[in-house]
Amino acid sequence: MTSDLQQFPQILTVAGIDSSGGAGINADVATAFAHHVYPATVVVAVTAQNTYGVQAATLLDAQIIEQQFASIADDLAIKAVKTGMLGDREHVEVVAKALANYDLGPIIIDPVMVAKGGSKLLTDDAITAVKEQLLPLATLVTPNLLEAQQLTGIEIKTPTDLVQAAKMLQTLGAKNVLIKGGHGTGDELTDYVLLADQSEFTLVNPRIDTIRTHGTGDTYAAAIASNLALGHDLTTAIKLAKSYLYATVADEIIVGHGHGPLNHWAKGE
Ligand SMILES: Nc1ncnc2c1ncn2[C@@H]1O[C@H](COP(=O)(O)OP(=O)(O)OP(=O)(O)O)[C@@H](O)[C@H]1O
Ligand SMILES: Cc1ncc(COP(=O)(O)O)c(N)n1
Repeated sequence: MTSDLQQFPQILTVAGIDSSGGAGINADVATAFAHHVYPATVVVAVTAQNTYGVQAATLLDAQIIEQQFASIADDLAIKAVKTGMLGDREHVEVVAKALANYDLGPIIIDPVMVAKGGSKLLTDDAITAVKEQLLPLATLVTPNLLEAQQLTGIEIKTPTDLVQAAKMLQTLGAKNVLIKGGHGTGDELTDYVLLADQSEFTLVNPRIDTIRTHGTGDTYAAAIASNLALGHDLTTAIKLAKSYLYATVADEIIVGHGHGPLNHWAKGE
């Protein structure tokens, strides 16, 4: 038996595979490697997609998803877990049950609903399951503005609405909340963070003039999970993740013809 002290930092991503390599599990694995963290994966969905959009998606059977969790829990020493595309109500329920069953460290829920190209990655009837079964397990939930609106029913137009939505997400059970501002308007993008102790902070960055933002949400959450696995506290993990993400968008690479992937070889400040 290898002692826990000798284990290399490991995270688990529970999400969908992106055939074009830019989002989902592919982005999470690239992000973990860039952080010198080892990524394990529970595949929930396989997608046929490229930088133009999602052409097809298949959800795997519940049984093989449960078996992937069991195999990983039997052997690896996962220090943080993140979820991404879960597809539908049944799969949200299967994943919530597994997350409650195994000790995988802090749980980051990225409530992925719609891809950059507009395709739905979560059915409408799954939103209640996300609220009732996943949010109560969340160490951190990382919705974008549209997802925060869907989960809370609050239309976010002002900074006060944003704070209200974050508080509502805590009422629904998430301990800490990060509402991402990538879908905001204007030259500056603002992410809002409300921590469990009710302290708050914002992360503001200039909008980079690019369409190559495929996988930004996945990369952000995977970088936070990686930083937690490395031993950083949550605030530091979020701030380091944001600066990693910014570098991957700023130093663009050309892959595909639409919403291209991020540059995981980018060097930050
Ligand atoms: N053009 C951009 N320039 C700089 N930062 C960006 C840009 N687009 C997105 N980001 C950053 O990426 C992060 C994720 O933003 P967004 O709100 O788009 O999340 P998301 O919709 O979950 O992402 P995804 O669509 O990949 O799932 C935010 O911190 C946002 O500021
Ligand atoms: C398998 C999978 N997971 C998540 C996303 C969201 O990423 P984006 O909003 O950048 O398209 C995606 N497109 N595909």
